[in-house]
Amino acid sequence: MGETLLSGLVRAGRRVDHLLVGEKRPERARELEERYGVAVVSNAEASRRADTVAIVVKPQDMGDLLDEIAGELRPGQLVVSLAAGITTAFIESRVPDGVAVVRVMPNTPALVDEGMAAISPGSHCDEQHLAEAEALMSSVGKVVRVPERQQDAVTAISGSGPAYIYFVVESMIEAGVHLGLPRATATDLVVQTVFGSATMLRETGSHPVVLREQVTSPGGTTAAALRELETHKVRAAFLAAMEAARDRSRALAEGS
Ligand SMILES: NC(=O)C1=CN([C@@H]2O[C@H](COP(=O)(O)OP(=O)(O)OC[C@H]3O[C@@H](n4cnc5c(N)ncnc54)[C@H](O)[C@@H]3O)[C@@H](O)[C@H]2O)C=CC1
Ligand SMILES: O=C(O)[C@@H]1CCC=N1
Repeated sequence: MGETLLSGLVRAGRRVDHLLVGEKRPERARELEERYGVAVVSNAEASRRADTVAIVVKPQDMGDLLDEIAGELRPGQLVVSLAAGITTAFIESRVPDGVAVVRVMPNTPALVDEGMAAISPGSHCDEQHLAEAEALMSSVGKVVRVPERQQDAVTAISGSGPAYIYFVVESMIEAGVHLGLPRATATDLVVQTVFGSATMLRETGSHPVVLREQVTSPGGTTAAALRELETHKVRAAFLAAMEAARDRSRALAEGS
């Protein structure tokens, strides 16, 4: 996710000499330096020199990282966390008083500038800090502001969301193969169908139920398929899956 954000910032025209990267694995650091021409420095140096510090490590690594950089941070500086589950209160309790913290939940389509990010301010954030975090994430897609109490649900819906869509795509391709289509043909059909359907949702602004009804002829093929999806409780499965993701996001905050 860190590289996705870095590549988006570069594509959006941010000067590479205005960016600093901290990465603990040397081979990965070299790869990022070669690919983007960006300077990879210690976490301490990056935190000392930057106005905005974006943290993109696993939630379980967050405590150690904050212990490492806390001494370098100063009041007024902005820390933007992209880690699932980690609250602004957790970060604020480990950095000097007055450091502004913004919690972000991004997603991987940011890699093609079609990301969806939700941002929430911590307790020392002013409008300028929030606008800076918004500008950072707008370089790779759409941004909404949400109250922090909604972030675990956001994580379950749009943070993890791309994986559910890929799972559906994978299942439809497999079904196409079972029905006798060549895999390449099935893949083309499914990918374009998902792309076209998403574009219709965005461009018409119509409710998905309305768009679904337009496809569903009385006594036709779609109705036959949808009845099977209901029989197999696919809607209930989606609800249970996203509740599990929301609960996992909450648990990450407790360090598990
Ligand atoms: N992958 C996804 O779809 C999304 C991930 N996120 C969040 O982004 C964060 C990162 O996730 P991924 O990119 O999937 O993980 P990742 O494991 O691919 O990347 C983390 C990177 O941080 C480096 N790292 C770890 N500890 C470090 C330290 N102390 N100093 C410097 N570098 C360090 C690792 O070497 C690695 O390159 C997580 O908190 C996750 O919750 C949020 C939304 C979506
Ligand atoms: O699976 C995860 O924990 C991360 C957060 C959202 C998407 N990937």
